[in-house]
Amino acid sequence: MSGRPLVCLLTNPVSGAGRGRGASLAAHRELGRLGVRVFDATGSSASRSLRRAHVAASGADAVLVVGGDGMAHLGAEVAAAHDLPLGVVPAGTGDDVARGLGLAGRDPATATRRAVAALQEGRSRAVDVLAVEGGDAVGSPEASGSPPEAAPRERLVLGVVSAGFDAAVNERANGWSWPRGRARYVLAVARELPARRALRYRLVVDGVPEERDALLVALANTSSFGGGMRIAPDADAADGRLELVTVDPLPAHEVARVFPQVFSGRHVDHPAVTVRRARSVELAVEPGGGRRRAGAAGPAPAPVYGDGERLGALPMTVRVRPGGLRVLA
Ligand SMILES: Nc1ncnc2c1ncn2[C@@H]1O[C@H](COP(=O)(O)OP(=O)(O)OP(=O)(O)O)[C@@H](O)[C@H]1O
Repeated sequence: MSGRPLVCLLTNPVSGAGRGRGASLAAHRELGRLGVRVFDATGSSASRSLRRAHVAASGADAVLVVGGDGMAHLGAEVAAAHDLPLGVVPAGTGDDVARGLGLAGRDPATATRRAVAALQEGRSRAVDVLAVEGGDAVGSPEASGSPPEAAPRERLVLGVVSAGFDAAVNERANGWSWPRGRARYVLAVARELPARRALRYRLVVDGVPEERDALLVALANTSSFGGGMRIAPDADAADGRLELVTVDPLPAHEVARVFPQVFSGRHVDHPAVTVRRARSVELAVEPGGGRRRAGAAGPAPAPVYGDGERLGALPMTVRVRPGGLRVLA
């Protein structure tokens, strides 16, 4: 690339329990030092940032995000919509997406420098993305950045889509302002454990229907979520397939015993855990299979999370889009 590149920058001051603010300053400094032109699209919320980013990206050469999985998620949507490469400066709590893409472990200045060098040298790596469609998968207007009537029918996930136990843990953890960081997730796991409940899922895996009771269903493009929980240890974001992980119903004491093994990925050896590869998965919960709300007539919707963000509720369809995004690496 000749001349000074123009980067659409999205930062998140609240990511990484506040680490994002310092990382954003470092990225800004480094971009200035390298003579990169910057359109900082950061707004006061994710949805405002997203709206501004769509405007900024139309004339940009790349999208660069500073933050955690939520920011990588936001950046992927903008980059894919404008056919731009995505750079990630990891500054989140978990940074599972960055780790899965081989971008973690760099300080913000180094990560920024690497992304700019890749852009200037025309180096980008194609990675798969999960296109999530259906149900109210459009997510909340806050999350999608669009008013409800204009909300996109599809979300792009770089990391893991999950329903069941992990989604319930996320719901619980997101309702708390304390503790911060990874401790919040771990505490939410402990709290959710006794309440865990298997749901009856209807799946269509690469066109083949099946029904199963499961504690958790995860569709993984990269290997981990929740800050290093290697739910699908062999997931590869460049193989054109997702890893479908299901966990059969288990008693609480057995979940508590197996759960720590997810950090090493050894949980996949447990007979209740099944891992297989697929290109598309339709996922729905059996009517009446969702949690019952106190005082409500019908079951509560079964929430679904992707890249640690609430995507909506089942049913939804997840398709691998091979090489659907270019990352600056
Ligand atoms: N400009 C902003 N102002 C306030 N909140 C934002 C902004 N941009 C994004 N957010 C929200 O902040 C939340 C956390 O973002 P992010 O995922 O980057 O950090 P994290 O949760 O600390 O990291 P990780 O997801 O890797 O654990 C997300 O839900 C995102 O929607």
